Amino acid sequence: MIEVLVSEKLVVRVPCAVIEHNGKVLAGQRSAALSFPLQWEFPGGKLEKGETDEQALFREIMEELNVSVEIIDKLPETSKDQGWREIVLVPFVCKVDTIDFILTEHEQILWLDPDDLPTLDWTEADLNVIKNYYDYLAAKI
Ligand SMILES: Nc1nc2c([nH]c(=O)n2[C@H]2C[C@H](O)[C@@H](COP(=O)(O)OP(=O)(O)OP(=O)(O)O)O2)c(=O)[nH]1
Repeated sequence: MIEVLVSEKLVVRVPCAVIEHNGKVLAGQRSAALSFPLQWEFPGGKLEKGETDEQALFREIMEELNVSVEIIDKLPETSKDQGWREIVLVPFVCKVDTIDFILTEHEQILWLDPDDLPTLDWTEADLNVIKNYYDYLAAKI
């Protein structure tokens, strides 16, 4: 008899925020001490047990930037296969009442014109998020 070992892949759901303010978009640089060191991302993080995507988003943004975000729209989910796990990014277009952030995790943040987003070194999964964000902006015109 031939045994086939089918290993289940860990699927990590990561809600993240494409934060818009005055026509610019927020990019966050990951800490040198974390995975994907010094690469750029949209703030957010992994879902905790029992949380919805939205609850995790609000918690993570409060933890990382010390602000509340308001969700405007949802972008398509994108995934990145890392072999041992799959990261599923769940991006939300968001706005904030204040940009007086307190950074607790990021090396730095930048506000960029949407057109300038590709100038940064994003994590691979984010390249699709940016593409989908462009489609979203184009559909709004
Ligand atoms: N928040 C966020 N995470 C992203 C993006 N793109 C991307 O690949 N990721 C990855 C990095 C992390 O592996 C995971 C988010 O988990 P996390 O924010 O809790 O970060 P972490 O360094 O503690 O996670 P880990 O890789 O050590 O498991 O998703 C993005 O745009 N935003």
